Amino acid sequence: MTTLTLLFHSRSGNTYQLVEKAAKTALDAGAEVRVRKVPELPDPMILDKGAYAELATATADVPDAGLDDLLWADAIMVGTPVHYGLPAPQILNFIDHTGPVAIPGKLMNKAVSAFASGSMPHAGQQAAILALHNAFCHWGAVIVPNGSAAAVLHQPGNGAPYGTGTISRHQANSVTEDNLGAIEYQTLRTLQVAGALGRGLRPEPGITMVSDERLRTFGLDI
Ligand SMILES: Cc1cc2nc3c(=O)[nH]c(=O)nc-3n(C[C@H](O)[C@H](O)[C@H](O)COP(=O)(O)O)c2cc1C
Repeated sequence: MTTLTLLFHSRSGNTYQLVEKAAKTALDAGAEVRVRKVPELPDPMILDKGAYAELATATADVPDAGLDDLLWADAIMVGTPVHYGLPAPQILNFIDHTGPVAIPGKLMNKAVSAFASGSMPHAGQQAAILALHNAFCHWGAVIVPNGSAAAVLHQPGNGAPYGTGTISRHQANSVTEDNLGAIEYQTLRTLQVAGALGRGLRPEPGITMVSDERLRTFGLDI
């Protein structure tokens, strides 16, 4: 069974709506799923205090993310609001603390994918996703983008090949059906690649495989 960790930060619910759809999609597909929020930072900049409080109540039972949630997963999907064209600082703070698992190579070959919610069109969703891809390169993980082939990506609210992005126009919980279709596709594709990596990394006749022993000669603890 493929394991998926959904890691997110959200303050007015849009990113969390994508997470909920991804979780349902993955469970329906037979995956095992952990939904995890990254820890909050002191003195967060909150625009919509009502929505923030509502989401805090709705996600009170969602555990905080830990490094074990990354180790456990075959696939990791990261969702973030856009902050000045970047991922939210809560997400970046969590990534900053992944050194103990990233540096020894324990996140290598995991299938990883990113999605984002911003308030306006062309205002940084793709930049935030690509910024997360930078970190995924440091993890040695395998980035799964959406590409542009699926019909759902050609719906009016979609289109980015990098990952699902929503336009909230500062409205809480305002994710469209188009965007829910895109995250559904993104989740299935991430699980597909994670499954292929799990199968493909096992030695099979006729396929040239690089053994863990050979990679350990580079000082990796895998
Ligand atoms: C500090 C801060 C900076 C933001 N910067 C951007 C931005 O650069 N581009 C954008 O489209 N939205 C920006 N926003 C708006 C949020 O990204 C947007 O409301 C998003 O839908 C929130 O997602 P959430 O509902 O999951 O919290 C910013 C919000 C805050 C609080």
